[in-house]
Amino acid sequence: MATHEQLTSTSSRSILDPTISTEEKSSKDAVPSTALERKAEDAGITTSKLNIGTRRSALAVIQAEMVLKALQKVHPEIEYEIHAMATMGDKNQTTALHDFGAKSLWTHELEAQLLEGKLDIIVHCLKDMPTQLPEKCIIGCIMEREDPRDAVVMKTKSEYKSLAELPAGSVVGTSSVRRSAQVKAKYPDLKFKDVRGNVGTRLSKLDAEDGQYACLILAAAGLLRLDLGGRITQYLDSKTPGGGLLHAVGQGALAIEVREGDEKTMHILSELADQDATLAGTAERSLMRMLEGGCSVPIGVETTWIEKGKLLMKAIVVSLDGTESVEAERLGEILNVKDADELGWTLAQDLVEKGAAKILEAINLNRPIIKEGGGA
Ligand SMILES: NCc1[nH]cc(CCC(=O)O)c1CC(=O)O
Repeated sequence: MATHEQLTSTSSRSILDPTISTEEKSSKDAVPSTALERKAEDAGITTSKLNIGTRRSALAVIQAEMVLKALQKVHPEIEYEIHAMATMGDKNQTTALHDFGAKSLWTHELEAQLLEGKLDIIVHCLKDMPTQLPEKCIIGCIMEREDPRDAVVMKTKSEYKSLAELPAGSVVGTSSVRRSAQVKAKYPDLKFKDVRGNVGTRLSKLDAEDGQYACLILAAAGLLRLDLGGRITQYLDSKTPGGGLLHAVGQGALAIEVREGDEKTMHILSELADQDATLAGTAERSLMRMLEGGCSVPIGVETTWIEKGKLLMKAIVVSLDGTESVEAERLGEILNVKDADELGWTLAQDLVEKGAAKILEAINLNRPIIKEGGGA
């Protein structure tokens, strides 16, 4: 099996890499187009290749490798190649991200390559996917979920472990309004400051000698996949003593995007799908779709399988300053995607009836905002 190094070096020579010359692109190493492969198949040549697209961050590449390994296990006869691309979102860490239109800036370039047939699948964090995908692009599968909770990472050598221990005025690093608004409501003495960049960049900002942050709040899943689980000092959820928070829609789950109608790839992906993660993810995205009205809103969720087929779903909508919030929960019998969709939709209705509309309206008037940093 290829090592991390080999995979990464292959991906750096991808035809998708805009920095390499045309000459190089047409060399024998160039990736054959899907159309060419089909011709090969028609001719009875059994080469079959699956091109995997991902963003270029360390976490994104590790995630693509996880998918590659899972695919290799079920289809060892297929050849796989990872193509890691810098997206608009990666290139614009500082500009006003909202000018590009919410989440799609992390996915647009990859989707263009998918539709052209240069990629067959794109590996995403479900959390970073817009609720409305571009035409002809669909989610092919949602894989087994990693821990969906948020986690606290203290500055190295800190004497503290939890948010409750931090002295008044300590600065918590997060660019997510969902996180800061929920935490602010429970720990009014803490301060919040934006922190941008990939997980690695954020951690180095945290640990810098002259750094201003006491801790960061990050998704546990990303840290665990990067083998940085050891840095987690506290997990946050609805049951955290002193007050935790509800995680982002889709957090912790990987989703694979495919071209609509690409039955061959869909068939391959069906073996990677996880039923529980698919249904919980569907319910969470249905709730978000109902509430966002085209805008990014701080919504937290928590979905727990109480027993097989019984999903408990909690949700919160918070005002930007954390002073107002509306919470609701529902237990649903969820046996299929339709049930999951309905649970999310109904819980969204509950939130609106409890007054979420007022918070959402204020946020819509206050546009633009960014929901999550997106910088996995
Ligand atoms: N905001 C970016 C992002 N998108 C997905 C993850 C984590 C991995 C996941 O949710 O699957 C992260 C990092 C973070 O929020 O700490």
